[in-house]
Formats: sequence, C-alpha cells, structure tokens
Amino acid sequence: MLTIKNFLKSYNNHKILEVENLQIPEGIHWFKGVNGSGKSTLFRSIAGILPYKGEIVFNNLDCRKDIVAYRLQVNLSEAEPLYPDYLSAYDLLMFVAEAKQATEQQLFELAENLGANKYWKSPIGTYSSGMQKKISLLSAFLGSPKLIMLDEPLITIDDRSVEIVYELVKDYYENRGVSFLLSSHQDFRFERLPIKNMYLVQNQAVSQQ
Ligand SMILES: Nc1ncnc2c1ncn2[C@@H]1O[C@H](COP(=O)(O)OP(=O)(O)OP(=O)(O)O)[C@@H](O)[C@H]1O
Repeated sequence: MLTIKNFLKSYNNHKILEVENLQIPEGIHWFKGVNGSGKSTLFRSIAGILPYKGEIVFNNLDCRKDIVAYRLQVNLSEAEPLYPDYLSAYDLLMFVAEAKQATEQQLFELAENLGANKYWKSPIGTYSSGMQKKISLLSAFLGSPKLIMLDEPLITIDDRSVEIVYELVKDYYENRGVSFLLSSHQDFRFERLPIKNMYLVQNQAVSQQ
C-alpha cells in the first residue's frame, strides 16, 4: 500500500501537483494525463529522486526516513532516461544490480529477455533511443522491489519489446507480488494488462477514475 499525504510539489514557487490524501492499493495501476500534467514529477517524487513537501509511505517505510529500505522496495524506469555516453549499459547495470541487491542471474535473464545483452557492452552513446529505453526498463526490475513505476514504458520501443514488457509486468505481478504504477499520455496502451485502478493527473491534482 502506497500512501501520499499533504503532498505538494512546486518548481520555483510554481505549484505542479498537490495531493491531500491518496491511498494506492496493491495491483497494477495506470496514471493518465496530458503532456506536462505532472506524471513524471509524481513518479520521481515517489522514487525519492525529487524533494517535496508532505509524506510518502510505502508498506510502512517512509520515503525520506527509511532511505535504504524504501529504495530497495521501490524502483523507477524514467520516461526519457539520460545516461553518460561513455559508460556501457553492462557496467551501469552491474552497478545498479549491486545497489538493488540483485543477483547476476536476474540481470542476465532480464538482459537476454529484452535482447539488451546483444549490445550492452558498447558505450551508451552508440545506442538508439529504443535501446536506451530498454536499459531503463530492465533496471527497474532489478532486485526484489515491491513497487515498480514505469514512466511511459512503451514509447520508442518496437512491437516485440512491447510484448516482452507486458509479459514481464504480468510475471512480476503474478509470481513476485510486485505492484506497478504505469504512466501514459495516450488513452489506449495498457488494456491488455489487469489494470486495477486508473488515475488522472490533471489541474495539479490526482483523481481516481
Ligand atoms: N526541473 C523542472 N523545473 C521546472 N519545471 C519543471 C521541471 N520538471 C518539470 N517541470 C514542469 O512540471 C510540469 C510537469 O512536468 P512532468 O514532466 O511531470 O509532466 P508529465 O505529465 O510527465 O509530462 P509528459 O507526458 O510530457 O512526460 C510541466 O509544466 C513541466 O514544465
């Protein structure tokens, strides 16, 4: 269970999002909203990457107080990942795997599944946007998270990879008890997943649909 209370996020004193009280149960949830509505800001706040006012608690772990334990349970794949050009995805993912206490077996299985092992030893600067996106998606499954946020998971990847992401989400949900927050600015992408709740990010607020 994810609880967000008295949440306020502003950039340069300009309010982006305010959430008085939102309880998100276990399951796969879909966050919709037009470009710039605040979906990435919300996900990055929940991931503990952005400062915010208020309280974010997942499974009794406070995002700011239980820093290490919280981050072992909550993973994020960024919508448009930015990585250093000179690193290889392999080096980067080995580092993330260690931080997330993932086994090499899990890392190698995910890399093979997504086809990332075919190119991951080359520098990231040589990758297409879809190849980078797959590295970001892969990194979000590492370790033993209980909540995975995939921000615009289907943009830039090909149809075959979309199928693989659907299968991974279903597998981690059904067999590992992982909950998911998925975001999309489009209306039609996640119907084939067992979506529990839909939320709309709009007018600086989040409402359940
Ligand atoms: N670092 C920043 N500094 C100032 N404003 C920002 C910053 N990051 C985002 N914003 C603003 O916050 C608002 C929400 O942006 P956010 O990226 O969260 O939206 P989004 O719903 O994820 O959009 P998209 O669907 O285009 O990815 C936008 O108005 C954006 O301009």
